[in-house]
Amino acid sequence: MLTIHQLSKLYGPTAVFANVDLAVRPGEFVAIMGESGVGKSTLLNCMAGLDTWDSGSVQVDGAELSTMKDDAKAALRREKIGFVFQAFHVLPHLDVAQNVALPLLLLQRKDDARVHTMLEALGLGALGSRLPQQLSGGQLQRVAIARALVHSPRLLLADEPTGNLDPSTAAVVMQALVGQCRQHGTALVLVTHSSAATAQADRVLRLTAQGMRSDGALG
Ligand SMILES: Nc1ncnc2c1ncn2[C@@H]1O[C@H](COP(=O)(O)OP(=O)(O)OP(=O)(O)O)[C@@H](O)[C@H]1O
Repeated sequence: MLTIHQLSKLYGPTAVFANVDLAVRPGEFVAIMGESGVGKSTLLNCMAGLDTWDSGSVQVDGAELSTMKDDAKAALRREKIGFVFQAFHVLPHLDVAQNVALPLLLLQRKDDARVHTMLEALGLGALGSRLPQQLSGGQLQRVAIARALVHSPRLLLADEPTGNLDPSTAAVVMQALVGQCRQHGTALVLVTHSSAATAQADRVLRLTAQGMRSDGALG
């Protein structure tokens, strides 16, 4: 589903990371940990073709990102990738249902029934017409998860999705995130500092300046 080979990224003369190898199978849940500043968010952006790199390759569902033009990468992202960020990034002037519907509209696949199904699946059924400012942090992140998965992407990239949440809300949100990915066969790459968030991962990896290493195989 996602294959990264010998990926290296520099800022000026300084390597952020080097020689990163990673292969994520369809439906697999891989958690990536690592010290602050080691390049986890940068690596996630490379996986989505949102950032550039200096050597190595990134393939998403067989497509090599380094040789693709920007509009082709944007189309691949819209079709095959979902994102969840620490800061939610829910659009403030759209209600909950409209936020969740957005990826389908961008794909010209308007589908109210699908939006309804996702809202119900994430416990947001009664909140569809609320504006984001009327929601709690945990509810906002569940909106972001519903939006990230509404178009059934093959790959979900999540950057510290529980970083702004208290531990019990974080557990509920992680349960929703992992449950939905498992149910839909979506591969999940999760960047996190939280060992609680990695508990259900198939593999936990650690990004270091020298590359990626296993942090203990869990299955
Ligand atoms: N535009 C830039 N120019 C120079 N250095 C940058 C730039 N953007 C990011 N960096 C550096 O790249 C490194 C990787 O940043 P990144 O945010 O990917 O790390 P991270 O592992 O996700 O950190 P954290 O866990 O704190 O979120 C950091 O040391 C950062 O200072």
